[in-house]
Amino acid sequence: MNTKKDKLVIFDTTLRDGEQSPGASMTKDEKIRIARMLERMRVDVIEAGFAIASPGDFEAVQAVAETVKDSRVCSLARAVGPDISRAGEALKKANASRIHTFIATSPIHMKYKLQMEPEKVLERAVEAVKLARQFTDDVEFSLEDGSRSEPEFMYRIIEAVINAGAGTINIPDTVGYGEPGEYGAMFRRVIENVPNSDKAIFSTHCHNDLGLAVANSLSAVMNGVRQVECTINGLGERAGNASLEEIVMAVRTRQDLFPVETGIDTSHIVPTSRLVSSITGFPVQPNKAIVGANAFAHESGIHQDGVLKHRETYEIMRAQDVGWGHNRLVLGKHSGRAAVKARYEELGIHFEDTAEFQMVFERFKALADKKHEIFDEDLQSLVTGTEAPVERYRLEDLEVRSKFGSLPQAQLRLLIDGESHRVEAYGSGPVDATFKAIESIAKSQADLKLYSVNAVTQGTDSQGTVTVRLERDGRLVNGVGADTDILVASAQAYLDALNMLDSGENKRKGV
Ligand SMILES: CC(=O)SCCNC(=O)CCNC(=O)[C@H](O)C(C)(C)COP(=O)(O)OP(=O)(O)OC[C@H]1O[C@@H](n2cnc3c(N)ncnc32)[C@H](O)[C@@H]1OP(=O)(O)O
Ligand SMILES: CC(C)C(=O)C(=O)O
Repeated sequence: MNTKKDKLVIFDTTLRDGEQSPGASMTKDEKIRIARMLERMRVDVIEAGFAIASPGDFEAVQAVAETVKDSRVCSLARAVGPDISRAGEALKKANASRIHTFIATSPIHMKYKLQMEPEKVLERAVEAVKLARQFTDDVEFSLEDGSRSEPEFMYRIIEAVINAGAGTINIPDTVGYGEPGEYGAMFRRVIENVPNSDKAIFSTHCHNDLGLAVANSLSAVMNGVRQVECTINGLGERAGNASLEEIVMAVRTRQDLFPVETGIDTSHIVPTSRLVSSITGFPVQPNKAIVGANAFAHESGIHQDGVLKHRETYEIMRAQDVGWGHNRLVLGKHSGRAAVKARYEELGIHFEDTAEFQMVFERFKALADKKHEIFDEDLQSLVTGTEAPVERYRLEDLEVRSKFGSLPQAQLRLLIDGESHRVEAYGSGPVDATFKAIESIAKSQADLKLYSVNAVTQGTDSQGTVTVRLERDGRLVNGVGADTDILVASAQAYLDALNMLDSGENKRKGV
């Protein structure tokens, strides 16, 4: 059996189509940083921008072309002379360059947007490819809105641009309208009906308007396509593009299915995703495939038990292969004995017998009903005999005044051992003022070791989760608070930590 696979060219357009996401514009230096990571990842082609779009984008394409040595650098250009010349100019110093020129071929785009007859479009496409070939011998031609174009017209224009010197033919699903079976079949028919189709590599470029970008791209691959255009984290115009990490890992994981392989070093996927997210300010949703924080995290007992017995029961990839340190077993109310015991063993805590462990496990479940996630410190306190925290402190009311030029002031009403108290304090910031106000009455003598805020969902109305870590007499506790008001969440987290500290103390004193 012949197992030799075709090379699947990975064409990354994070810096061009990704940048077309509203709010994701990048500076030249940011583009260089991302391009370096893409090069390290061994992306074959980096589309660095649209050189004619602005002087800044021209400089960015130029700078990426001068920096990157191992990947081909590409600029987009409309099928017009000035765009192509500008792209050629920006790419002059590239080790390996490509000009990517395009024109729309669908009836709706030709009639309303371009306001051109199909014959004129065909003529412009051929002229554009010929001009681009004067700057580089690697020219890609895209039939914009290809998935909504008439097949017979596509066959004619593709044959003509290949004859004019285009080596890559991209048929994008520009508006994310395609369906996998239909889009894949379109490529099969194009390849069968264009007489010189063997002279070019066919390429896919899918948008995610119906959430089908990756499925459509992979269907195209199954039907003869050998280049996929994609972006890190699926960034891109509107709902985004097909995501690089999903395409690459699908092809790699389903080697039994796909007749292709990529040259990508997948261990750079997560660091690159993080970089793109931090530069664009677009967070990665926790449940995003491959790069989401939960992609290799298991919370439920049955899964955790399976993974502990044999990782492949619930994992089709290794976290390390995509750049995560390792997978994670998150302890919470859905966890079972296997995962809890395994974590205790990792912490060096062993149990005399099943009965002792069972007692701790019951405490664990009681605590897990009150907290989202159980940390190592919680596990430790459960074995030292600490019961689930007694709620000594409870937030009744919080008002924070913050005015430009003056110190923020926090006023709180706290229920302490069933009695209501009003407290207030100033602080260097609203959170500091809140914590100082609590401490003005709690006088815990605990040190604040960690304060962290995480948005659970996106947007300014998102639910925030705050973690507060306090230390007293060598004992660490993590308090957690969640609220759409980040100050309320902070106060709750602080009080949660105090409750845990005091529960432990009371237990030790035998209260
Ligand atoms: C599907 C895609 O992602 S395509 C890429 C989309 N990306 C971008 O548009 C980002 C960069 N774009 C820009 O900076 C600007 O749109 C520019 C510099 C390209 C053009 O700016 P302007 O000259 O002001 O034109 P404007 O954007 O208003 O309109 C686009 C023009 O290009 C024409 N056009 C659009 N695509 C093409 C094409 N592939 N080939 C030739 N002409 C085209 C349109 O018909 C329109 O022409 P008109 O002005 O004669 O009506
Ligand atoms: C220019 C082309 C490739 C494009 O971005 C699209 O059609 O979405």
